[in-house]
Amino acid sequence: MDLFNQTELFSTDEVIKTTFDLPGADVTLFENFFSTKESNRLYDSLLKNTIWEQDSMTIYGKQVNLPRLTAWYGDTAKTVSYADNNRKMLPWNADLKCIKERVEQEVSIKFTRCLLNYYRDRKDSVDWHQDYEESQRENTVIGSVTFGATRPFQLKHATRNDLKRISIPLAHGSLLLMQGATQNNWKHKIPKTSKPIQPRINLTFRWIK
Ligand SMILES: O=C(O)CCC(=O)C(=O)O
Ligand SMILES: [Fe+2]
Repeated sequence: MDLFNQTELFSTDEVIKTTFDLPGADVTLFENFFSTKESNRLYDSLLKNTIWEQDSMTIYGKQVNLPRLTAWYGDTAKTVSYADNNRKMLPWNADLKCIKERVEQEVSIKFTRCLLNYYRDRKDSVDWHQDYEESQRENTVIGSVTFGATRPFQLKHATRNDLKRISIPLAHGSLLLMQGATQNNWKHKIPKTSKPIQPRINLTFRWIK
């Protein structure tokens, strides 16, 4: 796919690491964590080989489709409850294993599952939320990898409105690590965009027994 090649003219494949100074959060961005060449290959392969599902949720008594497609992969065939759906996790494939191992070189844990999100167009999004169940949020690690279009990843504090929101552009081949108490204290979202945008795939690697 050539969609994301245009940026190659302007960017190098040098990894750029940025740490964000947010109270009660530990958030680090690695731009170009995967090279443009690797990212193009992985985007194509994940798009084609992932078993994408359309999940739904109940809003005011009505069943509505989530504004994105999703897939769960992991160590075991455990059932995951997500929105109003129960899904059996699928076994890791070669691409996912390779991405997972690369991310694990930056953290002290081995991930046990991964949620993939496919944002097909500008109308696909994910609303404000915190990852993990409330009882599991202490000292968590989320490794978030993006392939495809750049979308802004917005963060706001869960209880303090004196703190500014921030927006981190997550580009093709980037890795965002959220650690420590980030999920306890901060919510995040990917908004819809007003302008047409190319598709985007995001993978969030998680650790749950
Ligand atoms: O697409 C993203 O960057 C974030 C996805 C997300 O927050 C989630 O799946 O929990
Ligand atoms: Fe999330």
